[in-house]
Amino acid sequence: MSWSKASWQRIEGIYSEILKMPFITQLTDGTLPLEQFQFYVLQDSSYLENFGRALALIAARAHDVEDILTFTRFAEGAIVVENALHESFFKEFHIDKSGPVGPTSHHYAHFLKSTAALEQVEVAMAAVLPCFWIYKKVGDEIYEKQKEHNNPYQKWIDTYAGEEFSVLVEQAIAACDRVAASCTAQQQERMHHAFYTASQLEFMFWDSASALHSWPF
Ligand SMILES: Cc1ncc(CO)c(N)n1
Ligand SMILES: Cc1ncsc1CCO
Repeated sequence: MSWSKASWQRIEGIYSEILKMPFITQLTDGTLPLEQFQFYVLQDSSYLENFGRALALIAARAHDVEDILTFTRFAEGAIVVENALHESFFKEFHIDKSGPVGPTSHHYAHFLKSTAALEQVEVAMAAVLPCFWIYKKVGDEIYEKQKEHNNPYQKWIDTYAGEEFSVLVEQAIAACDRVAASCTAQQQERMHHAFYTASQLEFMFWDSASALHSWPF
């Protein structure tokens, strides 16, 4: 079995819990409270900037020149999506840019950046993979289940359910499988662990938006 298939099997439980989250079901039927979406977009703007930095670090540390190109494009894509949030969602949903970055977004960003800087590059590639793969699967799931035609969150759904994103996800999975093939069993296990941790953080990211989770002081 490929590294990616085995890794996805380990997070199957997390993924099925994600699909049941109120944030996701309400995004699907358009009933998500505006305040929660605003909170999410503000957190995601900070997340995407840091995700872009982590991807650029991985690009710089990649062994294979193809991977330098691939991860450089990913880094660019993350910043382009972040800019799009500012151009459209921030204006359309009246989001206050000066709002604080909450603890979950903060933690996820730092997990990705420290992994990208200090762990073996293959482990860093595995750590960023859930950001691609879970969003793709969730985007497709929401798109299929959707019945509401006037969903105020349609543009968000289209970002991740589209063909363009799908191509990038395939490349990210293929890169992980390729590098995993030259890793020892122990190194592959560390890749699985990073993939699992990032998947938990994906769950927590949505959960924190439902709860409008912020710092105590
Ligand atoms: C938290 C989070 N994870 C993944 C993505 C998609 O890359 C995103 N926009 N936000
Ligand atoms: C995973 C992901 N999220 C926003 S953009 C993107 C692909 C990187 O270009």
